Amino acid sequence: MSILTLKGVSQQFGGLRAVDDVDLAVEPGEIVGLIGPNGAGKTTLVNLVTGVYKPTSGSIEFDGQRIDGLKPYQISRLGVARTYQVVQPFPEMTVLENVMAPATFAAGAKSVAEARDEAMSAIEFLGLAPQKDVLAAELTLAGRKRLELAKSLAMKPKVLLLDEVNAGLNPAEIDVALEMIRAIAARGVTIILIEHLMKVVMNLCSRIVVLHHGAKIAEGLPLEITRDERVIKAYLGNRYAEANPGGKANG
Ligand SMILES: Nc1ncnc2c1ncn2[C@@H]1O[C@H](COP(=O)(O)OP(=O)(O)OP(=O)(O)O)[C@@H](O)[C@H]1O
Repeated sequence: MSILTLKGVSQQFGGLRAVDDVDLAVEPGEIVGLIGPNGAGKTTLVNLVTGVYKPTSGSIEFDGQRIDGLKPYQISRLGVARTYQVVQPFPEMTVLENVMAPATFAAGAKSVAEARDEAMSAIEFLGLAPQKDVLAAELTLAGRKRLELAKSLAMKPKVLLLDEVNAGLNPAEIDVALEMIRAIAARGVTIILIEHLMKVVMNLCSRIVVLHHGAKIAEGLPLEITRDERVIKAYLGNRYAEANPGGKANG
């Protein structure tokens, strides 16, 4: 059974259909890439799954339960976590304190000691232990992105939506982030990855879904997607196809 199922999901903002009749089924343990041009509706889709918006139409099921219409805190307690495109730690709190907050509110730790243990386990898993007492404001961008991952892991998610966790990182930092995402998936967490860097998408994802003007225009294996004429036209462009002959249109 799919862990996450969207059926005919649309989101209208005034005259704009930001998400347009999207069907999507995500299987447990998958890493699914969600790609598309700026404004395609990727973040809005994440906001729909996490309860920031109630879809204008359609249904969303998580783990066999209808979740559209639930509040974000209810959805996160069920096991859906996310990271934000613009990371937003509490700057005057330490790394540990920042991670203890979601361990308490989303994962439902019953005591400060339990929240601390949960938070430390996420911090250690992501290699942030040496910085646990550092103020979030003092972290580099790569450190803040890692903190964002630790916060989402402390929620003990079954499904994790990663919104551009690699944006702004240098190539070495991206390689580290890739390994972390792989390690999170290896723990059995299902991942939906919004990402503009095709290197990351091609490396990590078993399946890719492409949005354009809110609608799903393609879905398939990474290599199939890079060969898809509609995807090349809407997003990848001929430059990508030419630089990656394996993914070139018409072979
Ligand atoms: N709360 C909102 N009210 C009105 N319009 C919105 C709102 N949120 C998003 N939009 C619009 O919906 C469309 C989809 O935006 P969205 O942020 O989901 O795209 P995206 O694919 O995540 O883009 P990017 O890659 O730039 O992050 C855009 O035209 C955006 O301006």
